[in-house]
Amino acid sequence: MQLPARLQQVRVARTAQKRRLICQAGGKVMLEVSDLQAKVADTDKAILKGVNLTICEGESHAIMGQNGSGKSTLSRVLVGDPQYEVTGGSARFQGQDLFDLEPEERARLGLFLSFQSPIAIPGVSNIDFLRLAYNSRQKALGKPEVEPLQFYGHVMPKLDTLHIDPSWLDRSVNEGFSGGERKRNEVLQLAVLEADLAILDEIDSGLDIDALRDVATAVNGLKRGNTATLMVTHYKRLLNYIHPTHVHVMRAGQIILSGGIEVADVLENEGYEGITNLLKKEPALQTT
Ligand SMILES: Nc1ncnc2c1ncn2[C@@H]1O[C@H](COP(=O)(O)OP(=O)(O)OP(=O)(O)O)[C@@H](O)[C@H]1O
Repeated sequence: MQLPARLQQVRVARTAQKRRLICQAGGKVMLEVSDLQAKVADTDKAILKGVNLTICEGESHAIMGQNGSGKSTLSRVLVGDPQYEVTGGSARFQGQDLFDLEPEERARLGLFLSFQSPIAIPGVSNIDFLRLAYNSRQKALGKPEVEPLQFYGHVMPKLDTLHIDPSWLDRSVNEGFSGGERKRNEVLQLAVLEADLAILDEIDSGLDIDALRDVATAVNGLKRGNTATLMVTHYKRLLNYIHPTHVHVMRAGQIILSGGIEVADVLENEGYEGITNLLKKEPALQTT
């Protein structure tokens, strides 16, 4: 039964209020997603069917879920991918209504998404691309833009951490890069931009063991008390490096279970059937 609109709002506000209490003492809510619904633009295909998620400063969240459960769609809707249309619910980031902002405004506000399949930009060098993005964020923060030489000083230590050869800076963005190199390049972008909330969509896919360790080390090195991470992953191995404070399971466009690393352990040992069995035994654990 459809609830009257007013009642619906109250319910959303109440659940949001309840979740806010989860924040560590003193910690600020960074992202608050309430009953988010979204469909593929210009179609009737609904994908997100009421997602609730609260991320506080200093937290690392992992979202796991079977193929097609809506994890990437959630990431893309948050950054404003025009492929999708928001049909209900809300999302606030750093106190602002996310859906009132253009994608580039969301980025300037400190939201970063590393794509599952990063695209190439022929003709634009990595260093120019990085400096442009960096200066755009500097401007938004009311800080001075940096000159090329000064920017080298900012980017060089990041290359070191990621074990990236400086020659990458002169190459066109991702052109001719292998899948794993593209992922590393994405984390370089993240490191340079120093985003507040990094959404990492399957950052571990296609990485060899050393690259996974480098990427995870770099992500861990970026953590500050007032930043947060949202990782989409299929495997616990990433979580062995980037320790999550929260692990969520997504099914059919909703987050159905939230907990700590033990949720990833159930998945690793028993698969999604283990989650279904757990929720059958303990229905109260189900979040939606
Ligand atoms: N632009 C689109 N047009 C049509 N269907 C789409 C579109 N984007 C997503 N979908 C469908 O929505 C569902 C959720 O897709 P999504 O990519 O969010 O899943 P996922 O949980 O990230 O999956 P995976 O683990 O395989 O990456 C899938 O059935 C997918 O085919």
